Amino acid sequence: MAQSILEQLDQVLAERKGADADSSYVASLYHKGLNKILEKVGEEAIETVLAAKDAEQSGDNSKLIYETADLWFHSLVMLAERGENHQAVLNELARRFGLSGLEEKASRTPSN
Ligand SMILES: N=c1c2ncn([C@@H]3O[C@H](COP(=O)(O)OP(=O)(O)OP(=O)(O)O)[C@@H](O)[C@H]3O)c2ncn1[C@@H]1O[C@H](COP(=O)(O)O)[C@@H](O)[C@H]1O
Repeated sequence: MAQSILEQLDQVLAERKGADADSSYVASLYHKGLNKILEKVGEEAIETVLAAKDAEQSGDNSKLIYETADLWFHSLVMLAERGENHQAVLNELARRFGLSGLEEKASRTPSN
């Protein structure tokens, strides 16, 4: 079966761990370290929020899709830096599937 784009990306992100920072954007992020990656995730999250507000005004979602792709991409780099991948997140979403957010919140102890 053909690999999904997320599977292909995870493979490339893992391969880039040994790559030269001058030859690859992902390798340059790994070389700068986790804090730089987190900075990019934060930046892309803000840009996504701003794009959603613009889309609400203009009715054009194209920038929102573009910025969300940047956010997902940098989140995947963050996961890869920590030795994780998209599958762990899909597993967590699958675990939650069908569990109402309101029920989950009510079931939490106060310390959670
Ligand atoms: N999907 C992406 C992807 N999305 C966004 N970006 C880069 O993420 C950066 C986004 O940063 P900004 O928008 O903030 O722009 P910037 O000002 O250039 O960034 P900074 O200098 O501030 O860090 C840009 O350089 C984009 O090119 C990506 N870079 C790589 N990929 C994928 O990762 C693979 C490996 O990339 P390399 O490691 O560069 O070969 C590629 O083949 C793609 O599949």
